[in-house]
Amino acid sequence: GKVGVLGCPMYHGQTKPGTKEGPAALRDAGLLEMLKDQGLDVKDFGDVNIPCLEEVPLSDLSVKNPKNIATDVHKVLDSGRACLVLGGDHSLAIGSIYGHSLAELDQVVVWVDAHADINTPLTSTSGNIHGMPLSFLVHELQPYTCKLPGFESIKPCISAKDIVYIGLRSVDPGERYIIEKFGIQSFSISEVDKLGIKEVVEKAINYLDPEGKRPIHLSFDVDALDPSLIPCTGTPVLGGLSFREGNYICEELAATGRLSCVDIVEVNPTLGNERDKEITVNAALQIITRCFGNRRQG
Ligand SMILES: N[C@](CCCC[B-](O)(O)O)(CCN1CCC(O)CC1)C(=O)O
Ligand SMILES: [Mn+2]
Ligand SMILES: [Mn+2]
Ligand SMILES: [Mn+2]
Repeated sequence: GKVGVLGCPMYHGQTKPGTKEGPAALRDAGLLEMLKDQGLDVKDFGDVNIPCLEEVPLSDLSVKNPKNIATDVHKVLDSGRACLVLGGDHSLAIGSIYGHSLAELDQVVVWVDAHADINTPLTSTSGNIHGMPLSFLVHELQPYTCKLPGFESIKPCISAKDIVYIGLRSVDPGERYIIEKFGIQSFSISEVDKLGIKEVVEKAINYLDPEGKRPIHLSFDVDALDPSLIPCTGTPVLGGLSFREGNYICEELAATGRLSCVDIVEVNPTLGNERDKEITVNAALQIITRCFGNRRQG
């Protein structure tokens, strides 16, 4: 398979700037070599240009970031490669999912996360954009939200029925209301406990794409995994997916042959000591290799 790797050192979506070190930490740990060693044709597209806060007034901030990200993701996909986006905080998904829609109109989204990330600027209690990305993208939400200055270039491009959550365990009241109102399919950690990961993944894929022909966008927030596996992330929540569950999800999505774009977000190497960083980066690298065909069975 052919993979294009895009670094996206985004940190403006939340208050801990260390997520801008995420792409470098994953590359420095040998990500590209690992992917080549499993037989992939890998091309590194470098990092998206994320202007630092001081350079641009807040209002321009987002118009540059999601647009740059969307443009770059579109370019990778149009080159005939699957796109691997290395975060950076989860606000980058505004650009990656929009960019995916420019290359493929009928994508479905698997959102693996402890959080729903679907607050609108009006329902958010933190004001952090990494808690809002889906609200900029979902058609049905537009009458209920407001456009932030600079987000004009991002158009909603997915329907509520094209999203499935796996791993939820920290959902705000406004998000719960939105999920219920628009009937967004979600498998929280309770469902993972109840059904087991095999049935969750089966149901998720069959719900999104029963005919098995639509391109899949996996937006994988590493905080979906248990904090013991990912000590270096900004919003940890106890009782997360096991390492085996995380690997299983990615193996099964890869096995569809339709995994078109993968975001790996919220790695913040500056949170924790050297050992914590090693644990976090190694777990993230393993998850990434499963997205592109490397299976535990060999
Ligand atoms: N829902 C949160 C967390 C978003 C996490 C984003 B990520 O990309 O990492 O998934 C949390 C809101 N938070 C809930 C508990 C309150 O005590 C404080 C505010 C928010 O800030 O909107
Ligand atoms: Mn195109
Ligand atoms: Mn999260
Ligand atoms: Mn997230």
